[in-house]
Amino acid sequence: MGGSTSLSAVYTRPCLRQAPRCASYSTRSLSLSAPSRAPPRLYLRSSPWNNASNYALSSTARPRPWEVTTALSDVSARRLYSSKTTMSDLERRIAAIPLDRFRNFCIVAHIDHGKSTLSDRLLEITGTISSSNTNRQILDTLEVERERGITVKAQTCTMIYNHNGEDYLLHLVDTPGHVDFRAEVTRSYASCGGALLLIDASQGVQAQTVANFFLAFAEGLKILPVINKIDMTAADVPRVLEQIESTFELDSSKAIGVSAKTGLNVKNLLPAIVDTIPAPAGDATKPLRMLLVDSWYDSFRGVVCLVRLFDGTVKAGDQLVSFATGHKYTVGEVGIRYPTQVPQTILRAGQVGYVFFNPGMKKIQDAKLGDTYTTVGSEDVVEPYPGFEEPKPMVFVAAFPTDPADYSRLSDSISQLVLNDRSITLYKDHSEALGAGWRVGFLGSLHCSVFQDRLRQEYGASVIITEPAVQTKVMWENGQETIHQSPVDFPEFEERKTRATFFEPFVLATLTVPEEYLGRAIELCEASRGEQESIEFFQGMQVILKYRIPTAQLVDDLFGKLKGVTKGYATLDYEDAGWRESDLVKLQLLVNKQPVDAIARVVHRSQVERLGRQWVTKFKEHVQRQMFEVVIQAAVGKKIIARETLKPFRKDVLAKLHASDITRRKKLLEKQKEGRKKLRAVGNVVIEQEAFQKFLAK
Ligand SMILES: Nc1nc2c(ncn2[C@@H]2O[C@H](COP(=O)(O)OP(=O)(O)OP(=O)(O)O)[C@@H](O)[C@H]2O)c(=O)[nH]1
Repeated sequence: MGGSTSLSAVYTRPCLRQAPRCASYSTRSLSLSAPSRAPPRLYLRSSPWNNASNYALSSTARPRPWEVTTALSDVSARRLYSSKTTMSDLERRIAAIPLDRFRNFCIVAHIDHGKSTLSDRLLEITGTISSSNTNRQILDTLEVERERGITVKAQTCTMIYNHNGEDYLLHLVDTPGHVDFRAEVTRSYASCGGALLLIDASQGVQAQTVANFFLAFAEGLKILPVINKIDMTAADVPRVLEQIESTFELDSSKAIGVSAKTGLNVKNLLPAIVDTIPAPAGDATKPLRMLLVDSWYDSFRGVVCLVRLFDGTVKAGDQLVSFATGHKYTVGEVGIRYPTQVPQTILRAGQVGYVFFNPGMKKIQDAKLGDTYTTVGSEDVVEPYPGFEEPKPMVFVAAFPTDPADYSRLSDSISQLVLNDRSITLYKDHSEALGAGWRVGFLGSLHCSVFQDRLRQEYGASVIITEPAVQTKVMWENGQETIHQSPVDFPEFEERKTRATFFEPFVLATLTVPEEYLGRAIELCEASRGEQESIEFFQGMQVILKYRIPTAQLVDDLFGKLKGVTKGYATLDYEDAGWRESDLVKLQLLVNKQPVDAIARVVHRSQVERLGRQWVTKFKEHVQRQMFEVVIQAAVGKKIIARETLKPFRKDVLAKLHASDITRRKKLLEKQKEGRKKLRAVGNVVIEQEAFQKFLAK
C-alpha cells in the first residue's frame, strides 16, 4: 500500500487551527474526532479510487523543486532592490518578506462548492480588496463566469497577511471546478505548495472533490481540508468529517469549518494556511529558472505571461530566452496581480507574477505553457522544468457566420477568443450549405457552450454552430490509420465492410449518485451504450458508479440528462479511456437527394433509426415551402432511413381555365416550369440560414 503510506506521510505537519474553533460546529466536530482515533484506511483499500492508476499517480509524482532543495539560501529581499528605485509602500512591504514567509496555494473543490466566494473573502480579510467590492466574485473576471457562476480560467492573486506581527506573502490561485477545465487545474498546481480541499457541508464529497484531490495529491501538494457553507440548514458537518477521513485519509480534526458567504470563521483559515502549507524553496542568487504557468493576450502589451520563479530574479530590461522555442525577449514589465496587475521592480524566487516583453510577444502560441525561461547566457547551467501535457480537444463543432458577409468580422472575434483560450483548436472549414467557416475543438461540452456564450456576449457575433461531434478513427486494410474530426470526411457506408475497421473514443465516467436515484442513473448509462465497471456504496447513502461510455454519448449532454434523472443530485467526472472498435456509420440528411453536409453525423448503427426519424421531422418544420416538392431524407450510404415530403406551393390556375383553351393552358404550364427551373438552378432548394440555426439549436 505505497499510496496509503505516502498519503499519511504528507499530512504530518501540525495544524495551528483545529476545527473546534468554529463555535457553530465545534460540538459536532469534537465528538467525531477523538484524538486517539487512527485514520481509517479500510475505505481506501476497497474504494474505486484504489486502483493501479491512482497509485501510479502517487508513486510517479515528480519531486517538486521546493522539496528536493534542502538548503534555502534566501538573500535578504531588500538587497535585490536598487536603493535608487522609488518603491511603492506595497513593494517595500513585499521586499521585506523573506522566502520562508511565502505561501503559494490553490483551492481544490467540486464545482459550486464555493472556491470563488472563499477567494473573495480571503482577499477581503487580508485587505487586498475592500468589502464594498465583495458582492461580486473578483477573480471570476469573464462575463460568462459571473453569469453562469462558474470559473473558466484559473485566476491568481497575491495577498499580504500579517500573522503575529510578521508579514506573509500569500499567493492564491482560483481554479475552475468543472472537469472540462482540468488542464487549467493541473497547471495551477505547478505553482503551488499546498491546496485547500474545500467541501460543501450540505453536499459532502463529490466526484470532482475526489478527482481534484488526487490530482493535487499526485503533484505532492500539502492538503488542508476546509468545510464550507456551514451556515446552511442542510449542512451536515459530521458526515463530511467522516468522509474526509474515510475517502482521503486526512485527519479530520485539522479541518476548518467556514461560511465563505457570511465570512464566518474564514479569518481562522489564514493561520492554518501559514502553518500547513510549506514555503517554496528557491534561491534568488542563482540564475533565473522561471516557469510559464498561463498566458493571455493584451492588445497593448501583446502576450502577458503568468510565471512562477523557482530560482533567480527577473526585472524590466532583462534578456530572457525560452527553452521551448529558443526565442529571445527583453522584459518590458514585471508585476503581481493584486488583484489587478500591479507593476513591481523585481520578481524573485518563490513568487508568482506576470511578465510581458518589449517589444511584446505577438503570438500566444509562442508562450508555451510549461516552458522554462532563463536569462540569456544561463541556458547551459539551468535545467528546464519538465513542462505540461498539452490538453487534447475532445469535442468538435463547425461554426459559420449567419450572414456570409460577416465572415471577416467573425474571424476576428474567434481569433481573439482563441488568443485567450489556448485549449481551443481552430481550423478553417467549408460547408456546401453554409459557406466558409471554422472547425473548432474543445476540451468538453461545457467548454464548447462557454465558448459560444463568450462569442455572443463579448463580441456580439451571431453564428451557426453545428452539433458537437467527437473524433473517429479508421483502420484501413493496409494497416494505415486515419483520424477524422469532421463527419464530412468519414468514409461512406459502402467502403466499410471490406476496407476498414472503425473506432470511437471512450471515457471512464465516475458518477456520484444518491442511492434513491441509482436505478435511473444505471438506466441512463445503459441507454448511453455504457458498460459498468464498478459500483461502490459510499458513506451517507451515496453510490459511486463507474461506467465505460462512448465519448460521443458524454458530449451529447450526458451530464444534463443525469442531472435530470437525479433532480440535480448526481455528479459526473471522467477520464480518457482510449479507442474502442465500434459499428459506426455516417448518417446524412438529404434534401432532394443532395446531402446537407452541415448536418452529417457519425453515429453508432443502433442510433440510426431514431436519429434519422428525428432529423427529417425537425428539418421539415424549419424549411419553407418551395415552388416544387421537397423530399427530406435521412440516409446511411444508399439506404434511406426516414423520409418526409414538403408539398409545393402550386397556383391551381389551370382549374379555372376552360377545357378548350389549350394554348393558354400550355403557356401557363411552361411559365410554372420556368419558375421551378429558376429555383432549382439556384442550388436546388433554397434553405434559409435561419432554418439551420433553428434545426441545430437544441
Ligand atoms: N449558503 C452559502 N452559500 C455559499 C457559500 N459559499 C458559496 N456559496 C454559494 O455557492 C454558489 C457557488 O459558489 P462559487 O464560489 O461560485 O463556487 P465555485 O466553487 O467557485 O464554482 P466554480 O468556479 O464554477 O467551480 C454561489 O451561489 C455562492 O453564493 C457559503 O458559505 N454559504
